[in-house]
Amino acid sequence: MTTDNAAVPSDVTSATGPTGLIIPALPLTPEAFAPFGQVVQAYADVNAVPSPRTTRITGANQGTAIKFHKLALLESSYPAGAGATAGLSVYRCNPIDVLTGGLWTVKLLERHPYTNQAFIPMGAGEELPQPGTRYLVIVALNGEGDRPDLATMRAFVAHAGQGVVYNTGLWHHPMAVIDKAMDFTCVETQIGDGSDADCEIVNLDESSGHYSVQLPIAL
Ligand SMILES: NC(=O)N[C@@H](O)C(=O)O
Repeated sequence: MTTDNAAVPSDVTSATGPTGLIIPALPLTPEAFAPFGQVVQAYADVNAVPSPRTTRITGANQGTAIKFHKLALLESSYPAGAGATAGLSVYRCNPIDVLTGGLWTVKLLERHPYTNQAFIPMGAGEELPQPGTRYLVIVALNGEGDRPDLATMRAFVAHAGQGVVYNTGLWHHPMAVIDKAMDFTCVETQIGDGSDADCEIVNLDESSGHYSVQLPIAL
């Protein structure tokens, strides 16, 4: 799945602060996230499903459920013989050190060249009785020199009813959970040998100041 950088709206306001460019963390919506991936969630009003309405919505489970079909498809393009397998993992993500309304510095981005990657919040349970309810989604498209195009960096605040799917090869920051720990199920294809084929990380150059994400005052 490829994305045209031009598809990323350039009208997002940003400011230059002491740490470099400041990017506002905006509410995660399928439309805003479309250049980067998909949002996995249900909708209280089935007519609220994002437009253009391409999601198939049906009753399920003998009428006791509503199914929002295939909000994202699983992708894998590992070379034959790479030994990659698709699976589900769980990440217990500790919160980042930031206050609501505060600035959080983006120092690295990663990508997965051969797979898209889903993170689905798992909610409360005996293992995590009071999980967090918000997490940051920080993304950027690929640019010159096969490195992140930082002009396309965007930040979103997702709530615990939203999962996120990063497009194959999309630059993104590792899960950044706000306030309290959260468990996520991660769906991806991996070899699992720690190679760049699975996950490539770039440390962002701080010569012109790190990019910072501005969290909203109210979450
Ligand atoms: N995305 C994220 O949080 N981490 C994974 O991609 C990983 O490879 O650890």
